[in-house]
Amino acid sequence: MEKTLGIGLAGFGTVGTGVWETLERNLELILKRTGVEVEIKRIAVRDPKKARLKDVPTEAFTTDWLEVVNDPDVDIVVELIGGTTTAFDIVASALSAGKPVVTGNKALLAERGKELFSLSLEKDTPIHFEAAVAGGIPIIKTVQDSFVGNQIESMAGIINGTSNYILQRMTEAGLGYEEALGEAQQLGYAEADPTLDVNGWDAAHKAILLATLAYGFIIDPTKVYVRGIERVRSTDIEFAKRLGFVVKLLCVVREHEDGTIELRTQPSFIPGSHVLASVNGVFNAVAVIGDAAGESLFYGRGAGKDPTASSVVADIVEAARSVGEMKPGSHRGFLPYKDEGKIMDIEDTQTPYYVRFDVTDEPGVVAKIANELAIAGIGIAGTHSPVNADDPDADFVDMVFQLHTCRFGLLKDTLKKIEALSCVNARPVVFRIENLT
Ligand SMILES: NC(=O)C1=CN([C@@H]2O[C@H](COP(=O)(O)OP(=O)(O)OC[C@H]3O[C@@H](n4cnc5c(N)ncnc54)[C@H](OP(=O)(O)O)[C@@H]3O)[C@@H](O)[C@H]2O)C=CC1
Ligand SMILES: N[C@@H](CC=O)C(=O)O
Ligand code: NA
Repeated sequence: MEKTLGIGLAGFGTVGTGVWETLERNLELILKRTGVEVEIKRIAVRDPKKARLKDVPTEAFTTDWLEVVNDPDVDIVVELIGGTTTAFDIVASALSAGKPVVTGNKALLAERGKELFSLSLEKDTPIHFEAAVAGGIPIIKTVQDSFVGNQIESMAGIINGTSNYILQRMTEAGLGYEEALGEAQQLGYAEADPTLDVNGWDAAHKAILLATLAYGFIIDPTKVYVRGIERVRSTDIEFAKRLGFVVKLLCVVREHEDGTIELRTQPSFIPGSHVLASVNGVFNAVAVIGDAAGESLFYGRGAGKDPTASSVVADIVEAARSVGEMKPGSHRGFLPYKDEGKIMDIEDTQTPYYVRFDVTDEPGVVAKIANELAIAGIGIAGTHSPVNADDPDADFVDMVFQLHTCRFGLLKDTLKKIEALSCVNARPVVFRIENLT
């Protein structure tokens, strides 16, 4: 590499700081391994008064991201501010200026990827986004490059570190939900808006990107089924354990024979014996089944400063390798290759289920619920009254039904009827029971 390439960072929070530190530590090693030499030239932040790393020269900072993108010394723009508005402008401006982009922003690419990938194609300038899915696990490179000779049959993943961390702390340390979330924020795992972590959307954004990589078309997020961990209670976690399962926020991506793609994110019961069951805390894992490779599992830290920086730095090196060498149509970033594809209607998906009902403690409740299920033709694998069943003073109890495989649409319609029963006090809580291979 003839010249040192200039890096412009937009964002110097958890991940941006990690990128600075990782480059400082390993720059020599990267140079020896790849011949690539980079230097961070400008950094955009929001609050100029915040205390920063001492060794970063103050003149590198600006509050105007345009100064970063337009700086003639900046060859590669790294977007690490998050969100889908200013981040969009930064990425679009960089691409328009012919500067390769590195980003960890899954929300941006899942929500506005159509515009950005089309600009990437038009400007023949790549967007690299390894950090956007599963933090430090090189899953983007795997699906995009290493599995290029495979038809991807399915991917099942635990890909939100924050919710996985919360579930574990609730299970093992008996922490309340808010306390566990506070810890995840403290550790730098959570999004600036942690709602996205707990309502399933952060994981869903990542699953959308994985599906786009695997099947080649841009996915409309409104077509994707997403549920988070907000309604998971320790009752469910304990109950899953009794039945030989663990509760995880699971993303499932699967191609069906008719070419439709099943794509969903929800809290699920997965068999305790499956390898994904032991993925705990901030760790993520993605099980990929390719027609040639068979099943492979990718495991590692899904969030946090250093693991995420690891992926950003790898992308910076990848981007640096292409600067100055690009010919039209030759960039090595991802581009969608199909105009359209079909996401399977969630109502047509089928699994067994665990459903928890909050019911009034009165005779005949089980029979009334069972009757509605029987009318719908939904088989019952078991019924249980897991908590406060022994409390003689309790007016309300949790009643759990394990159900055999049926269409989700049928279950939904039937649950609406059950919810209307006077003995049922709240919207039933549904977990998929995943038959993972
Ligand atoms: N944290 C993690 O584990 C992971 C995060 N990511 C993604 O990486 C991105 C960054 O996350 P993270 O580092 O945690 O976020 P932080 O909230 O820690 O940092 C955000 C940074 O962006 C700066 N910023 C925000 N808005 C602007 C603006 N309008 N102009 C200039 N600077 C701005 C902030 O400035 P200031 O410092 O002044 O507040 C801060 O430095 C997000 O897209 C996130 O989804 C991906 C994988 C893992
Ligand atoms: N908030 C995210 C960060 C990484 O993408 C998570 O918790 O997984
Ligand atoms: Na990754």
